[in-house]
Amino acid sequence: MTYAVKEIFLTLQGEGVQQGSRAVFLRFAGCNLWTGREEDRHKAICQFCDTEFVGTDGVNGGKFADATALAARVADIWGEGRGDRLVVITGGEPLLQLDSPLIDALHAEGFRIAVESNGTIAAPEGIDWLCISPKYGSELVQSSGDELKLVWPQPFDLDALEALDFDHFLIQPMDGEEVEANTEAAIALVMDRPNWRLTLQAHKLLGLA
Ligand SMILES: C[S@@+](CC[C@H](N)C(=O)[O-])C[C@H]1O[C@@H](n2cnc3c(N)ncnc32)[C@H](O)[C@@H]1O
Ligand SMILES: Nc1nc2[nH]cc(C(=O)O)c2c(=O)[nH]1
Ligand code: SF4
Ligand SMILES: [Mg+2]
Repeated sequence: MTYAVKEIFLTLQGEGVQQGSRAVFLRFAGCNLWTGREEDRHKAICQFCDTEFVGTDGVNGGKFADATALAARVADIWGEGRGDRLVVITGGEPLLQLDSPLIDALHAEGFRIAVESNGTIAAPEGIDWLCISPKYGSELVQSSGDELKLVWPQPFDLDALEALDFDHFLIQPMDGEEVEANTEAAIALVMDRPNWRLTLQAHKLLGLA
């Protein structure tokens, strides 16, 4: 199949348990919870998105004709001889496009595959690290994975989320005008509920992509 890619870039994973790891970010275009147009934000299911994911005009973006070509481009951006390869597939919503041919092609290039998803679409087999970030008002279809990363505040029942099949439960303050208050609230939450850990968006603090 053809893949619509917004951008591909090399940086450090800024979020979650793998924060600080060198990674190629593969950002797919398009999402099922928001059109990505500012004029639609107020009526979107997910209204706090911090990302541009419309179109294929970003750095290394474009339409890729097949999985082999896309995986080769990701490998190129990682570079030769630099140890364990990690790709973080995000978006937009990456599970609208990630399929087993692309998983196989990235594995064939020697990558561990991490995915950032909103959990509304069942994940295909073969993902090495699955991060699910539920969005209130959407249906959580993928209720297992490696880390559940909850953007805070959202009116979720935390006991119900904690009962799901994840190895790590993370709280990430919602960026935007209220980020300071949201960070305070996230700290208070973790002080109250030690099963959860705070994760900050380190790339924003560091000025990385
Ligand atoms: C842009 S999303 C793309 C992946 C997928 N659509 C999702 O929502 O998980 C990447 C990550 O950023 C988080 N995120 C989006 N907007 C945010 C914001 N304003 N503050 C903090 N995290 C945010 C999402 O919850 C998700 O964990
Ligand atoms: N450095 C960096 N780390 C990230 N972790 C998750 C991101 C995302 O947008 O999915 C992201 C991102 O955009 N940049
Ligand atoms: S689900 Fe993810 S990509 Fe889609 S609008 Fe929300 S945060 Fe952005
Ligand atoms: Mg981001």
